[in-house]
Amino acid sequence: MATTTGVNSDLAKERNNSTFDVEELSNFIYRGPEKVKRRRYLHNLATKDPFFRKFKPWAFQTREEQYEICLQKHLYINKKCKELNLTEPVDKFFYTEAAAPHENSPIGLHTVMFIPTIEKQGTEEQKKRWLPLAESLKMIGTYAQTEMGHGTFIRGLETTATYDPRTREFILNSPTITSMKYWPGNLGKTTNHCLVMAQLYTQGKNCGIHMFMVQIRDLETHMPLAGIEVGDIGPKFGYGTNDNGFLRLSNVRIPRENMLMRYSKVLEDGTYVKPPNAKIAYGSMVLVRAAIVTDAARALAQACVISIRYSAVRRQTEVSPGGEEAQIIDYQTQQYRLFPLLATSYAMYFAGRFMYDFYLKTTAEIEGGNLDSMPQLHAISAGLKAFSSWMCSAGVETCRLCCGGHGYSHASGLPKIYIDVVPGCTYEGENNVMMLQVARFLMKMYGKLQNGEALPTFMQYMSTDLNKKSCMTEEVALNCLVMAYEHRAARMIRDAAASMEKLVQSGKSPVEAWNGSTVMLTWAAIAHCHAFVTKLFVETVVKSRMDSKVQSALTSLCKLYAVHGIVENLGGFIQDQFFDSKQVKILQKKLMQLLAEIRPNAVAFVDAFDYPDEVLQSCLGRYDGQVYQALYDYAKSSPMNEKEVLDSYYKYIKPAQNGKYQQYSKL
Ligand SMILES: CCCCCCCCCCCCCCCCCCCCCC(=O)SCCNC(=O)CCNC(=O)[C@H](O)C(C)(C)COP(=O)(O)OP(=O)(O)OC[C@H]1O[C@@H](n2cnc3c(N)ncnc32)[C@H](O)[C@@H]1OP(=O)(O)O
Ligand SMILES: Cc1cc2nc3c(=O)[nH]c(=O)nc-3n(C[C@H](O)[C@H](O)[C@H](O)COP(=O)(O)OP(=O)(O)OC[C@H]3O[C@@H](n4cnc5c(N)ncnc54)[C@H](O)[C@@H]3O)c2cc1C
Repeated sequence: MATTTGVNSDLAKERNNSTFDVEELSNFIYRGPEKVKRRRYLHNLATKDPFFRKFKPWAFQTREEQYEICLQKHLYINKKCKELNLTEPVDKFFYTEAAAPHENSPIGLHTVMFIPTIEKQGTEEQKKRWLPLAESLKMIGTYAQTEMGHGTFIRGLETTATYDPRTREFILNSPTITSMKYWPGNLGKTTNHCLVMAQLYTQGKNCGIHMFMVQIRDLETHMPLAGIEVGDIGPKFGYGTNDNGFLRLSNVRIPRENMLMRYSKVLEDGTYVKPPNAKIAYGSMVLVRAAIVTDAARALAQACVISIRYSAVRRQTEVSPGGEEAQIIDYQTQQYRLFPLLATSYAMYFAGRFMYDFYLKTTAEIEGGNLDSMPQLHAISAGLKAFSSWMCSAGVETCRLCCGGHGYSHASGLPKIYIDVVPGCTYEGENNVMMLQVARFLMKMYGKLQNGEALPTFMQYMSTDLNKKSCMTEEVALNCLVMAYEHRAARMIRDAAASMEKLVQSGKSPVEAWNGSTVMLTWAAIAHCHAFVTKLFVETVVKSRMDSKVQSALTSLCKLYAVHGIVENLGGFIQDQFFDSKQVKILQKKLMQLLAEIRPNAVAFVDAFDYPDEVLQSCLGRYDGQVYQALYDYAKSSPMNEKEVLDSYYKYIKPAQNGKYQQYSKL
C-alpha cells in the first residue's frame, strides 16, 4: 500500500540499493562539483522566484495565454539575467530551463539567432550600431529565412534584394506567394526587425543568398511599416508560446549599410565582393544545430527521469497468484524499452558536451581566418543534430508509452517535452536532408581514402579491413563493440559509393547516380553517426577520471547502449558475416544480463541528472514518488471542475435527454 506523505517507500528502497553515490555521477555529468553547485544555484533562483509561480499551469492555458504568459516570463528572465550578470550562455540556459521549462520563448529567436548572426556576420560598425539596441530590446529581431515554398533548398529562396546604386539602397520584394517568409519564430507579432535571407541582385547579376537587416514595425506604435504584411501563421502541433510568422515585402527600401557585410560586400557603385567561403553565411544554422544536440539530450533525460521514477512506484499485476503486485520496472519488457533510452540520454549528453567544445574551438579558428575545419564542423553538427533529435524524440514518445494511461495526460509532463523536442527533427535542416549532407562529406572522405590521402582522425576508421571478422567474445569488450560500429559504417560507406559508381558505369550522370543511391547514403550517414556517438561514449567512460563505482556503473550503461544498438540493427552487422551466429547469441544474452545489471541503479542514474520537480513539472516524475496524490490534485485543479454542473449540461445534454434537438437544426 503506497503511503501518501514522505518519500514513497519503493522509491526510497531504490535509492538505498544503488551501487554508487549519485552526487559523484552528477559531478561527472556536469563537469565538476563547482558546476553542479552553480547549476543548482541557478535552478533555485528560478524555481524559488514567486514571479514564475503566479501563472496557471501551461496545459490549462489557451494559445493566446501561452504566448502572453511565456512572453512575460521571458522578458522577466531577460531582466533577471542582466541584474544577476548572467552572461555565459550555459548560465542563461540553466536559469531559463528552470524558469520556463519547455516553453519556447517568444523572444527566443532574438537571443539564439538574431543577436549571434549580427555578432558573427556583421561588420564592426554594424555590431556597434545594432547590438546595444538589440541587447536593450529596442530592436527585437528574428531570423527570417524559410519561405512558404522553400525551407530546405535555401539557394532556391525567392525573396529578392536588388541594389539601387542611385539611392544606395536595396529594394526588397516577395515576388510570389511562395516567396513570402513563413515559419520564422517570433516573426508574427513580437519582432520589429528581422534578418531576411534574400537573393542579392546587383549590376544586373544574381549573387546568391545574403542577409539583410529589415525593420518591419514602427518602433513606437509597433504597426507594420509601409510595404510590409506580417502576421502569425496560426496554431501548430506545439510551440503555442511562439508566434511563428509570415512576411510579405513589397518594394521595401533599406540602406546599403543594412546588408550584413563582414564577409560579402556590395560597394557603393554596386560592385559585389565575394566572401572567402560562400557557406560562411550559413554559420548561424550551424550554431543552433550544435545547440540542438544538448537540447535533445536534455529532453530525453527528463523523460527518463519521469518514466523510470514512475516505473519504480507503479505496481501492476500480481506475479504469482495472490502475491504482491510487481513494480512495473521489474518487467523485463519495461526494462528493455526504458534502460536503452536511459543509456541513450547519457550518450547524447556526452555528444552534446563534445559538440559544444568542438563548436567553440572550430568557430574560434574560423574567426581567426582559418576556414579549414568548416566542412568537418558542418558534417559533425548536421549529423549529430539529426541523430540526436531523431533518437531523443522517438525516445521521449517511448517513455510516454511506458507510463501507460497516465503518460497520455499532460499531468505526466511528457507531452509538453515531446512537442518541444520533436520539431528539432525538422527545423534547422530537415533530418534526412542533414544526413545527406553528412553522406556528401563521407563520399568525399571515401574518395580521399581511395587516393591514399590523409583523413581527419574521426574518419580514419574507414580504412579498416572489411574482410576482418569481429573480435567479440563472451566478455563483450568495449573495444570490440566500437569496432563493430566502425566496421558497419565503413562497409555501408563503401556500399553506397559502389552503388553510385555502378550507376555511373551504367550511363547515369553523377547527379542521377546520387539520387539513385540516397537511401543507401542515408544508411551510411546514420551508421557513421551511430559509430561516432558510441565511440565518444566509450572514450568518455574509459578515459575520464571519475569515482570508481560511478565508472563501473556507467560502463555497464555504455555497454548497454552499444549492445542494444547492435541487437536492434542486426541486419547491418551480419550482412557480411562480421558477426557469426554464436556471437549474435552472446550479444543477445549480454543484453538481458545488462538490463538486470542496470536495474538496481536505474533510479540513481536518473536522479543524477538532478532535475528539480519544478523543472520536470510532472505528477509521475516527482522526487518523492507521491504520484497518486499528485494526479488527484491535478485533476481537481482542472478548470473543467470549477463548476459542479457546466453550462453545457443545461444547453445541450438536458434538452437532448428531453428529446429536444431543435438547437442543432438552427445551426
Ligand atoms: C554551441 C552549443 C551551445 C549550447 C549552450 C547552451 C545554448 C542555449 C541554446 C538553447 C537551445 C537551442 C535549441 C532550440 C531553439 C531552436 C529554435 C528554433 C530555431 C529554428 C530556426 C530555423 O529553422 S532557421 C532555418 C534553418 N534552415 C535550414 O537549416 C535549411 C537547411 N538547408 C541548408 O542548410 C542548405 O540548403 C543545405 C541543405 C546545407 C544545402 O546547401 P547548398 O545547396 O548551399 O549546398 P550544397 O548541398 O550544394 O553543398 C555545397 C557545399 O557546401 C557545403 N556546406 C553546406 N552547408 C554548409 C555549412 N553550413 N558549413 C560548411 N559547409 C557547408 C556542403 O558540404 C558542400 O560541400 P562540398 O561541395 O565540399 O561537398
Ligand atoms: C517549430 C518551427 C520553427 C521554425 N523556425 C524557423 C525560423 O525561426 N526561421 C526560419 O527561417 N525557419 C524556421 N522554421 C522552418 C524550418 O527551418 C524548415 O521547415 C526546415 O528547414 C525544413 O524545410 P521545409 O519545411 O522546406 O521542408 P521540406 O524540404 O519541404 O521537407 C519535406 C520533405 O521533403 C524532403 N526533402 C526535401 N528536400 C530534399 C532533398 N534534397 N533530398 C531528400 N529529401 C528532401 C524532406 O526530407 C522532408 O521529408 C521553423 C520550423 C518549425 C517547424
